[in-house]
Order: sequence, then structure tokens, then C-alpha cells
Amino acid sequence: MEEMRLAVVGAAGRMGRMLIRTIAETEGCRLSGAFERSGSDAVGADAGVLAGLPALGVAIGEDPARAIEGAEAVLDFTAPAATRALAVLCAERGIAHIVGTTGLAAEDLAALRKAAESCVVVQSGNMSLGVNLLASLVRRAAAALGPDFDVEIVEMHHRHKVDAPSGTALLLGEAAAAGREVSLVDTAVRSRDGHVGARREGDIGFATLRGGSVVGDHTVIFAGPGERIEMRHVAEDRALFARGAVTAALWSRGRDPGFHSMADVLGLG
Ligand SMILES: NC(=O)C1=CN([C@@H]2O[C@H](COP(=O)(O)OP(=O)(O)OC[C@H]3O[C@@H](n4cnc5c(N)ncnc54)[C@H](OP(=O)(O)O)[C@@H]3O)[C@@H](O)[C@H]2O)C=CC1
Ligand SMILES: O=C(O)C1=N[C@H](C(=O)O)C[C@H](O)C1
Repeated sequence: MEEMRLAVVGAAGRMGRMLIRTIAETEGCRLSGAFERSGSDAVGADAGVLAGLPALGVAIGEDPARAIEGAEAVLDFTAPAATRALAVLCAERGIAHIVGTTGLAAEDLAALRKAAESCVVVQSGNMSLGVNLLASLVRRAAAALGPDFDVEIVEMHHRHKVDAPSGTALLLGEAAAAGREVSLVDTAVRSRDGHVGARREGDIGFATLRGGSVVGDHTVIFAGPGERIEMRHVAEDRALFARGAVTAALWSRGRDPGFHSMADVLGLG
């Protein structure tokens, strides 16, 4: 079968460069296009060279429509505004949209679900196997432990991260809420500061740490009467996320339009 053609958005970013390297080393796919924000220093550079590889013959563009022309899937780890604009472009062309961008608001997710009527959308706050397996374990633990066990989610990321809580922390929070059969919107306490009062039963709390070069640490704590369970995932390398995104792109080939999570891709759904 012909290699699958993949385009990378936000190509000069931490994940963009990692995606270019991962595509180059993965059998069955090749980079067909890459673009960056208009005015970026990376525009015009060879995508391979930008990612620390030999030249790939794909120049970084600044016109999204041209960059995704001919692609079968677009890998998108950028920012919410860029993801929303791409959702429309991918839907119009029936191109699979693999979304790793975090910090998405409810309206952004609604736009992705709308786009999924016309193309495959795979969206996840974390594309790694480990985190998606952890989420299914958290769901089971939350269902088994019940309200005597308070759920707190602690995450730490590098100093450059702009959104909080992390997409992964929210994904794990959703898993805990699903296990308890409650809505995360109704139970989440996303930060605490000052005289906030005692913890309400059923709250799902989040705490955010930022610093240094931490790739991504997440701990889900179930704190009960006299005992505590901590479930932890440590990401040591961004390649994890890039490999997950490329796996999702390959999985999307030939599928009907629809909205999917990484758990669907990995068979953990
Ligand atoms: N789901 C997952 O598994 C993972 C998700 N992420 C998420 O991916 C996103 C990116 O992370 P990271 O790579 O570290 O961030 P970076 O800031 O390094 O990269 C983002 C890139 O996207 C570019 N960009 C932003 N807006 C646009 C636009 N409108 N058009 C084209 N390019 C644009 C940025 O350009 P500029 O610098 O000019 O703004 C930048 O080059 C974050 O939301 C992060 O949380 C990260 C890792 C794993
Ligand atoms: O911004 C990052 O770096 C990461 N973002 C994702 C998140 O918000 O959870 C995934 C990973 O933890 C790295």
C-alpha cells in the first residue's frame, strides 16, 4: 500500500519537530506538508533540517490550506485558535485531524465534534499508551472506592507550558468522574487559593506545578480514611506523544467520519 501522507502543523514547536522526526522513522507514512504561523522564522526552511534530520524536501509553509493539500491526515499540536481553524479546513477536505492541542474550551471541542461529521477526528489530551491505560485504571478505582476516597490530581510540566490544568490531568479527572458516574464540570476544583473552606465530598481537585524541563508528570491520589492510593505516570520523552499521534493517523486511514479518543485507537475504549 502507498505510504500515508501526513502534514504537521506548528512544525517548529517542541511537538512539531518531534512529529517530523517520528514520521521520518515510521514505516508506512511520509511527511507531505508542514506549516507554521505566518511570519515565523521557520517559514521556508526544510522540515527535515528544522527537526535535526537530513533535508526531506518539504518546505515549511505559512498557508494552512496549501500545506495540507494532498495530505490524508493532519497532526495538530498547536493552540486552540489554530486547532479550531484547522477543524474547518480538515472537515471541508475530509482529511483526518489528529488533535493533541490542550487548553481547548467547550466551544473548541464542540467545533471538533461538528467537524467529525465530515472527517475522522482523534482528540486526546495525551497520546501515550501509558496515560490512556492509567485513565482506564483510574476509572475502575474511582468506581470501586466510592466517595470516602477523595480524588486529587497533581501534575507538573516544563516552564513553557501555557495551559492549566494540563490536558492529561483533565483526561484523568474525566476518568475519575466517569467511574463515579458524575460530571467533571460539576465536581472539578481546578485551583485553590485563600480561605476556600473545607473540601466538599465528591470534589475532584487539581494542583498544577510548573518548572524546568519536566516533560509531563501526573499523579492521581485517592485519599481515604487511614490509607491513600497514588497512581502515577511519568513521561520521559516527547517521542511517546508523537508515536501515539502517528499511530492514530495510521489508524484513521479508510475510516468513516467520526470523533474518537486515543482509547479507541489503542483498543482501551
Ligand atoms: N496530547 C498530547 O499527547 C500532547 C499535547 N501537547 C500539547 O500540544 C500543544 C503544543 O505543545 P508544544 O509543542 O510544547 O508547544 P510549542 O509552543 O513548542 O509549539 C506550538 C507550535 O504551534 C505554533 N502555532 C501556534 N498557533 C499557530 C497557528 N495559528 N498556525 C500555525 N502554527 C501555530 C506555535 O507557533 P508560535 O511559537 O509562533 O506561537 C508553535 O510553533 C500544547 O497544547 C500542548 O499541551 C504536547 C505534548 C503532548
Ligand atoms: O504541554 C506539554 O508539554 C504537554 N501537554 C499535554 C498535557 O497538557 O497534558 C500532554 C503532556 O503531558 C505534555
